[in-house]
Amino acid sequence: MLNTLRNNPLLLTDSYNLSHARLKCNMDWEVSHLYNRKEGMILYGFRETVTELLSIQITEAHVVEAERCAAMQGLAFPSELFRRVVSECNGYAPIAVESVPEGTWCPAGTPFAQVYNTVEGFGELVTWWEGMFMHAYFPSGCATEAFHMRRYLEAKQAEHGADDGFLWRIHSFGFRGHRGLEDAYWAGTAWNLSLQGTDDFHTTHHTPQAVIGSIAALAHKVTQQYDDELACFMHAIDSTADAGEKIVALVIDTYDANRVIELYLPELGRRARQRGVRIVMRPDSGDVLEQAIAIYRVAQANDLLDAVGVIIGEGMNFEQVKRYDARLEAEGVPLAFVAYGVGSGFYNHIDRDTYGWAMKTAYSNGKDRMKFAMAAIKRSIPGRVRLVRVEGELTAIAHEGEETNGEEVYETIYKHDGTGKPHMMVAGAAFWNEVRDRIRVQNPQQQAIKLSAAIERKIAALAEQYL
Ligand SMILES: O=P(O)(O)OC[C@H]1O[C@H](OP(=O)(O)OP(=O)(O)O)[C@H](O)[C@@H]1O
Repeated sequence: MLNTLRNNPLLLTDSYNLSHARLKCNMDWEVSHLYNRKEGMILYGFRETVTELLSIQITEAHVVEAERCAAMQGLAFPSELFRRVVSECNGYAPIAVESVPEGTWCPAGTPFAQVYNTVEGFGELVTWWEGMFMHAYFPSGCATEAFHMRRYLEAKQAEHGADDGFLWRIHSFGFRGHRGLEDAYWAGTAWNLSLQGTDDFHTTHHTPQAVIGSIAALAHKVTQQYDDELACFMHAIDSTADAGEKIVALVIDTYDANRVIELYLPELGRRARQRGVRIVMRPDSGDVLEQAIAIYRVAQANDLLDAVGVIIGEGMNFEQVKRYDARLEAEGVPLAFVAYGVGSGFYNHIDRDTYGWAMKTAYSNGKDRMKFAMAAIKRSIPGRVRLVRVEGELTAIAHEGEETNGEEVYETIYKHDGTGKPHMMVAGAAFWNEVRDRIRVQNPQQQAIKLSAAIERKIAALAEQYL
């Protein structure tokens, strides 16, 4: 059940891994890389995913349960391997996990994490939790989407000479569309890394230093209580002023949005101004963009632009934001007049393929190894690497024998040498602040990872041997 999801870390793997200890011819030492093969991205959520999992101490009871579960599938569990983790390694996986600091822009093809075993004979543990590590594609995808949205807002803000209020134009309506709370946690905290307006209330708990906010807003369930819709809107303005708040959103499509725009808006705008409140009209069905433009025209004609705005929250995603903005610009509607509520359009298109996540072996059975595949995008990098930044560009170089004065990029987020407790870099609110600050200074210009001459030579030699 849900409250036992992490009870036994040995079960958090694909069933085929149960056979690999026996199918392999050597488990002495292994190195694997995790890549975003398709497109550049911001890494986020990997450290927490890894350390939450690997901080669980493996016990004999875990092994016994895993044996029983394997039998249910007609498989044998590699008990000896894990009994050695319990008896020789104090129950912690003897591996190391290195990754780029979260919040870093990773060009396509970056081995953004590298995993290797630290005690001989435990090579199979390097990839045991591959599936779990992969789950960080979702927070990373969300952080990347939010990063691009922030950059778009900043570019438009500069183009229009707008003040910082412009950065609140995109607001998260995403909470209700999630498949579960873990997704809501990742998407919500990723949103807060780059964006400010959000109705994901629970994220206040996880990102206490975030610059985020929301506003009072009508829902249909509120307007439906009133026999007179106009009276509801008037009450919303008055009660917002009485509460000492300055802004309230009015959903306008409970009955007839056109009636609200044409008949009620002038009176509402005047009351709002009188009470020191700004009303944000929320079209929510029909041609919401046309309604937004009509609201602007009515507000302009009645000299109410200081007291009225719009938020569109129906069917939004980043692409729709850009399309709507282009139309508003063509219509002469200032972009600051219209905000957007982006719901599941923020994250629904993000899957493991969006940025091309995969984990591939780089060293095993005593040699550098490489996957060539039938498609260039699926090629991996042979050998353990170091990631360095050379003249601003992220570059993979061979771990041994390559001189560099580039800045080293990997940090070791988990390492256990077999005795005592593992070294771990914790994730948490302070770490989230660091990630947010790092994202602010990322430049997404580098499209693809650079490989050093030594790595290119290894690839050429392996091609000679295997192709
Ligand atoms: O972008 P989304 O993930 O769809 O979320 C945003 C939508 O959610 C709410 O309405 P809801 O869909 O609950 O009801 P409605 O269809 O009656 O507007 C809100 O009024 C937005 O329209």
